[in-house]
Amino acid sequence: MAWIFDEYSKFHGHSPAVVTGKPIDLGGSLGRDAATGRGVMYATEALLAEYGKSISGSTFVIQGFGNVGSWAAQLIHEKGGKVIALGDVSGTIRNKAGIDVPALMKHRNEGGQLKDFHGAEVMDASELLVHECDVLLPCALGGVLNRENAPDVKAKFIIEAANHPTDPEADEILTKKGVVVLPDIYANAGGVIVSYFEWVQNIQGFMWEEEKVNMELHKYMNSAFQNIKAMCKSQDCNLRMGAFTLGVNRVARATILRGWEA
Ligand SMILES: NC(=O)C1=CN([C@@H]2O[C@H](COP(=O)(O)OP(=O)(O)OC[C@H]3O[C@@H](n4cnc5c(N)ncnc54)[C@H](OP(=O)(O)O)[C@@H]3O)[C@@H](O)[C@H]2O)C=CC1
Ligand SMILES: O=C(O)CCC(=O)C(=O)O
Repeated sequence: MAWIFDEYSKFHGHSPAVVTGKPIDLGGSLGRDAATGRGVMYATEALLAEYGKSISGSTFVIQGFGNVGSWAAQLIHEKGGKVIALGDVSGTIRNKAGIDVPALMKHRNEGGQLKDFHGAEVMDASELLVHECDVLLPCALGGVLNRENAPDVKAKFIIEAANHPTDPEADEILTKKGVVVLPDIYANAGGVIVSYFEWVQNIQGFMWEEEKVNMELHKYMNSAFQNIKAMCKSQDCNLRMGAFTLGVNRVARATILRGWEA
């Protein structure tokens, strides 16, 4: 991103707003690194509150411990959530009493692999997505929930932190089972929201403090959830359909307002 910004600026003058995801020293936004995981945490909080539950006291299973998964795990742990199983390519681990996420981060940052972490036992990777838990967070790949494993999912809530982790067949199976799926289009939007904040800061020529970035992100995630919820209520549909309907309606409304007829 730094190179793209630099090349573009050579031809058009200093243009930091031309691309987002830049290093902080070149006009990137504070809070962008954690933004997707933080947005996932805010989305989870909003969804659970709807069901009279909270992160604290709930159990979580997380697939993927990269940017999204590791930030989501840390922030959920900070909020009192119990991460009971977690996996990446190097291994899959579990601890019924809750994994000490800061200790696991330290282990990983020192070059250790998940399977060698002393605070948990190694488990079979194929059991991760169907492990007993309140909330399942796929934070790795698309298509991991499919017709093969969806019937065995035990989570009550799935937060789609990765892009399209649930394929359409699995979506149908999970809905029939009563599993609540929070769609990726909303759940993992924290990254693109803070990229938007980066653009806003660049065109303002003013850098926000991280606290402001996080506070604005919280506001956006909460109000988006309320809007999706209202759409689901008025259309009697699930969260994925509610989120899509909201998005498509906004584009349609803007198109008509600009003078284009449907
Ligand atoms: N980063 C962002 O801002 C955003 C990301 N997303 C989506 O979130 C998902 C994750 O992105 P991000 O965290 O940035 O990516 P990273 O590359 O940082 O992390 C991916 C993680 O998934 C793990 N992984 C890969 N394959 C498997 C597998 N077969 N089983 C278990 N774990 C696996 C990787 O393990 P290992 O480290 O061992 O390779 C790694 O821990 C993607 O779908 C991405 O599109 C969506 C919105 C924004
Ligand atoms: O950084 C961004 O602007 C968006 C990132 C994102 O949505 C993704 O990686 O899927």
